[in-house]
Amino acid sequence: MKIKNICCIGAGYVGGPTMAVIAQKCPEINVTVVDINENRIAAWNDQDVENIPIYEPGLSKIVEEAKDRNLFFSTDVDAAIDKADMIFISVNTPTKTYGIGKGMAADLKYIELCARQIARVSTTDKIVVEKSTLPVRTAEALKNILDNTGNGVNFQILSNPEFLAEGTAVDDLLNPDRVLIGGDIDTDKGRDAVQALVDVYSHWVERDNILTTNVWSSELSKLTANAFLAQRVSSINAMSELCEKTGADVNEVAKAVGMDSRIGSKFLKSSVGFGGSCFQKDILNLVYIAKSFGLNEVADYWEQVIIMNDHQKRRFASNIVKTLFNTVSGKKIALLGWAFKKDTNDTRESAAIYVADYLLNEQAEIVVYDPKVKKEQVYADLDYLNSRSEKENRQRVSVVNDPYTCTKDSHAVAVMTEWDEFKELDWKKIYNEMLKPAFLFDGRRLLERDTKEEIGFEFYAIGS
Ligand SMILES: NC(=O)C1=CN([C@@H]2O[C@H](COP(=O)(O)OP(=O)(O)OC[C@H]3O[C@@H](n4cnc5c(N)ncnc54)[C@H](O)[C@@H]3O)[C@@H](O)[C@H]2O)C=CC1
Ligand SMILES: O=C(O)[C@H]1O[C@H](OP(=O)(O)OP(=O)(O)OC[C@H]2O[C@@H](n3ccc(=O)[nH]c3=O)[C@H](O)[C@@H]2O)[C@H](O)[C@@H](O)[C@@H]1O
Repeated sequence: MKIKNICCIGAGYVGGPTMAVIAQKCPEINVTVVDINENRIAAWNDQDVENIPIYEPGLSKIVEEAKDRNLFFSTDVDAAIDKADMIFISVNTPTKTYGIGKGMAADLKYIELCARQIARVSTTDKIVVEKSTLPVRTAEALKNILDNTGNGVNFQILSNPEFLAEGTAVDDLLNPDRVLIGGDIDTDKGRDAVQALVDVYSHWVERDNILTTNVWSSELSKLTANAFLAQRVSSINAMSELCEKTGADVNEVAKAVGMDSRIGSKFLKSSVGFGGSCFQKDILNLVYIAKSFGLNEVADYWEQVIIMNDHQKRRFASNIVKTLFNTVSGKKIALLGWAFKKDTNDTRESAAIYVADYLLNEQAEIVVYDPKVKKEQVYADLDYLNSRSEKENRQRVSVVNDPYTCTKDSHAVAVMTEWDEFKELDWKKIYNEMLKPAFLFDGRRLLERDTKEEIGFEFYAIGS
């Protein structure tokens, strides 16, 4: 079957970029991205394409090309569902904050609401695609809801997890290592549905890079990929602590082990800890699933990746306190970067939030500069932790628009995000305007030690 109309529920970091690329590459398919968040949809529809709600290099150009041609953003979810032959569900699946599985399991309430809405509205057959990251066997629950509350139409369910990373979303979508499609390959209708989605991606992805599997393998592969990736970061971060004690340098160790082709060089960059909306959530979900099958050793193995990551964030913050003569009370600490990685305005689970919180608990004054993160977001992130009153967060944390205002008169500067522009700053000027001794903590291994020490900084970098 040929797909003519696609609907995507969820206009977030995945739904927005993914659908923009599908629309750009498949001009004959109408793509409508819907969301209940009116502000988000309004921002996608802003006349000035630079105001789209997600910052991703290259994205605004693609949106500009496809928008109002065959790419549409709307809050009319029912209408888009009704019209579509294929519906992607790309809503958030955060960690549960209540009830059974609190703090571990994925909260599937948004997914279930989508399924019920699709069932209620649909009057023609639909292919429903799980784009969100979901626990293995979620498709079974979706099918159950769709078949039992629907209008007798046929629903085929596919799993098509997304592997894009923020900051490189457009490139990842245009040149994916692989596209994974799980479907009911034992039935004709299931195979047809898989083929329909293969045909969409075949517009720009080599057929050999489009992998088809059964639904459960596809669902579990996504959790596995994120767990493996995060595990590499925790592994190198574990070594970074040992490097600091032994005189080894974690960059040299990473290079040496990464040149072994069985290990590979990517994703071995030591840091203040991984952030982002997914690694922690997906691993906790994996741990929960393993525990629910009684696989305690499997659960403990993966949980250690999170324990190590929490340790790394805490260790970085406590090292700042220790180095500043065991107290940061009343001292001004400048944080360069708040996003969880460079080239994104996303701050979810960013290490900077936890480091700031730790330092605030030690009564530090925090000043933040990030080229893409808005002031309100910084406060919202801190407020969410509930460590102190909202008023106090605003009294003790300031967010500024300029790196030199951020670092001026500070006791210490900490690089939290690896934004390229931080490498190019006038570090001599920063040094001159700081209190002495001028402490510089590099949580990203972004800066060169020699030049900074020459200027006069007391320089500390993760893993050396
Ligand atoms: N952020 C990322 O880089 C990646 C995320 N994922 C997965 O993709 C899924 C979505 O993630 P993000 O796009 O980051 O989330 P997001 O929070 O940016 O976007 C989700 C959107 O869904 C909307 N939504 C929720 N319920 C809705 C409903 N019933 N009807 C209409 N809209 C609804 C929300 O308003 C929100 O705008 C998650 O499962 C995540 O694990 C997968 C790969 C990469
Ligand atoms: O499911 C998801 O949400 C996505 O999660 C990650 O993508 P993302 O979180 O956007 O970004 P990453 O590049 O993976 O970085 C995650 C965190 O790890 C950190 N990191 C990454 C790599 C590294 O070597 N060292 C390191 O500290 C980053 O700074 C960042 O805080 C995966 O890379 C994507 O494949 C996946 O689709």
